[in-house]
Amino acid sequence: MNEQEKINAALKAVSFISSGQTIGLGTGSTAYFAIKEIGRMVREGLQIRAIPTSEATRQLAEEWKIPLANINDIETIDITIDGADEFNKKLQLIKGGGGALLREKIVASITRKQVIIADASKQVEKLGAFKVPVEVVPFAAHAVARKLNILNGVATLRVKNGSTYRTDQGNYILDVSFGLIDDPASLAKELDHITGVVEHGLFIDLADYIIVGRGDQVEVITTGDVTFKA
Ligand SMILES: O=C(CO)[C@H](O)[C@H](O)COP(=O)(O)O
Repeated sequence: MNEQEKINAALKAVSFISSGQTIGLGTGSTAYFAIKEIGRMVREGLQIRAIPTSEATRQLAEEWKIPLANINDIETIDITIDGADEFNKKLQLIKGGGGALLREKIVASITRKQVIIADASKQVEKLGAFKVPVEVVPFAAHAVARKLNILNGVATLRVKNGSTYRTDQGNYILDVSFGLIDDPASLAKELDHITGVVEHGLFIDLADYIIVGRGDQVEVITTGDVTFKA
């Protein structure tokens, strides 16, 4: 994990932003650097409105005096800049290490240009060394864990500071080891169909760009046919 790589990726991503846009603000230590830079640009006159993907990011954006909008008042987001816990060459991601996967996926789903920023350590050949975060309704936690077991997933209830971790929506997170995942898209579909799962951290067909800090370089990975989503 390299802080300078995160900063370089964040600064490159922020260069995509221009006045008049609606911007999704990601969550985590890499997104932090983008938010800080956006705050600086706002102070210098950039006119945007932003949608935070977590309460932590909302707080940060408020500290930097970045104007915020209510997601229920907008149709689409122009650009979202967010981090990832793992990504592969197909731009498939595991997210949710910071617990914000639900809002992050909602924001990504209405974003025209989803830009993921990461240091080089996040790139993997196959996803799955990082456990897949699965947000569950507390009532369903045990039932979902059993269903995940049938899919060869070993679920651990996330605990923070000695207590069961609660997301911004008051849900629990199961961190699930599936081993290395051969087909993330199929697994994502299976997870989509488990009753009691609110959302999961496999992000498939959502990222348009991944900007990777590699040493003092930045590399931009795309699917090759990046178009603006409607
Ligand atoms: O998905 C996330 C939060 O839910 C983050 O984007 C992910 O955990 C990466 O965080 P960091 O940039 O701190 O490594």
